[in-house]
Amino acid sequence: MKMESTLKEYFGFSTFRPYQKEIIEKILEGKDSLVVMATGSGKSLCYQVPPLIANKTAIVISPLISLMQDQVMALKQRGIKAEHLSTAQTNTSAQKNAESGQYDILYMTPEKACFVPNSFWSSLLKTGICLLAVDEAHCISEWGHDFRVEYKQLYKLRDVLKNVPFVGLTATATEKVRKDIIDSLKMKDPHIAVGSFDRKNLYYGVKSINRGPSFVDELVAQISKYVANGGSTIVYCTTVKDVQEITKSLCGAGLKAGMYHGQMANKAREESHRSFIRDEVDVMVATIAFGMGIDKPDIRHVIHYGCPKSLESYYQESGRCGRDGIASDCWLYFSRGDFGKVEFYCGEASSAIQKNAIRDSFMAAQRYCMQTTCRRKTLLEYFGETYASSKCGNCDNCTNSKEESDMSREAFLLMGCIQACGGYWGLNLPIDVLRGSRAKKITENQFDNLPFHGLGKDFSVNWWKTLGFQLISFGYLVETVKDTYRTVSVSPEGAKFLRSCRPDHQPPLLLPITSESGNSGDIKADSGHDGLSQAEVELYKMLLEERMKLARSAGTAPYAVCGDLTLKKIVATRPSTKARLANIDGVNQHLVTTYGDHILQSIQQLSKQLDLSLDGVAAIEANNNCKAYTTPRQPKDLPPAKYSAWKMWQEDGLSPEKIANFPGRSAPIKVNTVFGYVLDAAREGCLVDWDRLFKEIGLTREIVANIQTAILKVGSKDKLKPIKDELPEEVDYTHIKAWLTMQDLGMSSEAIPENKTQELSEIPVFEKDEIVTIDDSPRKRQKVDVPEENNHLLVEVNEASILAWLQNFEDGVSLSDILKHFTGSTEAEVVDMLSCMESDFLIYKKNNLYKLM
Ligand SMILES: Nc1ncnc2c1ncn2[C@@H]1O[C@H](COP(=O)(O)OP(=O)(O)OP(=O)(O)O)[C@@H](O)[C@H]1O
Repeated sequence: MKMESTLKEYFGFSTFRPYQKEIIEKILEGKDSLVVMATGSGKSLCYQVPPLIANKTAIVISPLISLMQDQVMALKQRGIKAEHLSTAQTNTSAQKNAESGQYDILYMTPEKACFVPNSFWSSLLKTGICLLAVDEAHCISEWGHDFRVEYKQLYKLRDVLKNVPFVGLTATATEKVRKDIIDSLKMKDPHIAVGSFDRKNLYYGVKSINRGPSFVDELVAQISKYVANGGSTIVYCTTVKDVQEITKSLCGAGLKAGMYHGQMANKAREESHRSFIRDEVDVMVATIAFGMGIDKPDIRHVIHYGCPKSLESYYQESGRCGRDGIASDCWLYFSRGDFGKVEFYCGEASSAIQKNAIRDSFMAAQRYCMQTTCRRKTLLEYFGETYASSKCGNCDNCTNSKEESDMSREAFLLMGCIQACGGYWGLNLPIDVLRGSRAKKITENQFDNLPFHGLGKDFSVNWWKTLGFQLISFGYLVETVKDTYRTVSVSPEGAKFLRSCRPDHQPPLLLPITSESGNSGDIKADSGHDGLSQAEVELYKMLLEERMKLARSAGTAPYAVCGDLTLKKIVATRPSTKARLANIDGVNQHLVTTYGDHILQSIQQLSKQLDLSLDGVAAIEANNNCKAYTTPRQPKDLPPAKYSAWKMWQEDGLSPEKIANFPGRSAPIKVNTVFGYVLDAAREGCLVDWDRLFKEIGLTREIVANIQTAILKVGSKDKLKPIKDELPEEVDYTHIKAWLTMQDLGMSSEAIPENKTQELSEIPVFEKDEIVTIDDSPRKRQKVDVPEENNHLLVEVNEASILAWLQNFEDGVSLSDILKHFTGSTEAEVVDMLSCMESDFLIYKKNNLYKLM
């Protein structure tokens, strides 16, 4: 639980990616680990989360200063205390601060880590080091493709940092290299995690070209389109001359392009790198010197102009694309002349064996250029991974087929929807209806009540448009242009097809498969803004501008403020409150507190301009954790604070603790107050998930029976205190209020699920006096008549139950007393929960007693 909440708080993500959680757990257990996972798979998170949980510093060894600087910049934008120590560090107190444990994450070059005095380590060890990570760990091995002699010295740290777990991380490591890393770092029985090398979001394409001005013009035109869609592009050239020429052509066409190659002075290269990272240039034209130090997640296109020298380097360079998981593409343009360079590359070899190795690698790259079968399969199998299918559906050879496919169901949906909408709109509106939009135009015309509404969510807007154009060209739909308006309606041919369809059966309708309509791949190449309507794309572009402004004023990179995928999810959902913003996958707490107001204001203003409703249906499918929202009106008599708490609880699914401590509040409120608000909202007619409420407040039929008895005794339910005084202290005001609300709404206690044996642990216990005795506790206990079977019920620990229980003990409670009470949970679970609550500032510990904040 702590791991997930840390992930959300600092990184904004709701779930871990494969391997991440298990690696983090092993590190927290103190185990050495070797992590071999593809570029962009999320290795960094494995060493960034433990320090936030363990409250100790993580040391990260990284080969390049620019890489460290970029990572520190991005971490600071997440509210994480990070710094780097290297020759480039201008902050003279950084080392002193580091030594006293002031950073969560401290980056160091290998040289710095090896030559810093032992006193530095011993001071830092006193405050706590939770791990030492060696990033790009393949640099340790002479068998690796990027051996660095300084990495070989890192073993020396093992003696200094005896009980600190060492973690090696790399994206490329053969068996031999892995063994080298383990031996070299003197790892003890390490946990080894090897992930797949498949970069599913990358589209691979290859084109044979004739070098010359006409190709360069074509390339410039292509890149102009990319730039118009947002995101960055890298063009890798094989020579410095090509770099200069392509850059000149791009700049000549008015594009913002920078260049990077080995013949440039260091300062000019650094400046070039910086402006690319900060989106001051959209395109970087470079030789492979522009390499390992690129940590930019939103590179949408990597183009190779010329055949690369090996398949290994092609995988690495193209792998810089789409690290944020958004569909991105890698194009390789080669000319036959490139193949003659083999002897040139072999000239770098110092032995015949090396010469052969270089020749083999180059031949593999050549074969990749020429092949007509699945490129992904070739790439993965080259690195020893089995790819079961013969077609990935996301490379040019898999998508450029001229086969036909039966599109009867999809054609039925689109044509049926066009007809149901009246046949006097363009293609966009019926497509939005199919995709479940609740835009104003749709709800005003009540198209959201059509049976087609939401049935086409599985395909992107572009996908449906391509099908629409095909149906127009095959005569099933007709397009009419009047003045500047285009409308699309069903033709007599289309109507005939529709008449022969039933909702559960349509006659076959074969259409040629295009790269868009091919439905074998989840992520389509070149899809740009998959899943967003035209107006949403506009909004996205406007928000990109806003993000740029925010980044400029904060002196950071736009991607560090908020990633592209997160921004797309924000655009698709258009949240109106901070709670809804916070609930979007990828939005972290720092973003909400620092930029939340600005973002919400921009969304509100720009959406109005574009006629987009707020709190709409999230239509982004990639990593989709967004929820579809309904937006009932706020009841007249319900104050905004109560309405917003209800919305967070009922619609956004936030926990009561999160709502109580929501960063947007001037001061936290009590968890029970949150429940009170939800109950007030229920009285005003707002929908409430009662089952969830019963569970969270621990309301059982037995408690209700007790409350009913107490009400009878008091003779009135106007005042809660006399009722409460008649009840055991485990029954709190929230229980009473909930039952009274239920009664007023005409609900009976039967609405509460019956206690079943397996659910007993969820039911708060009514203990007899003699069962719980808190040393020297002044509290007065009342004797209650409890049905016999309840005496053996186990109390399970959760935030709400601890909070409610601790309210009884002003002077605090010891751990052993807490364990005595929460008999339904293990000691580890209780301790874990207490430490989570301590770090969430809900409780604190003094003189070994836990108390409420
Ligand atoms: N659990 C997660 N959910 C969603 N996105 C994630 C998650 N973990 C990481 N990411 C995102 O994936 C992208 C790549 O992550 P990261 O930089 O850690 O990759 P990496 O494996 O270290 O790549 P490289 O080998 O290039 O350094 C980042 O944009 C990161 O925010």
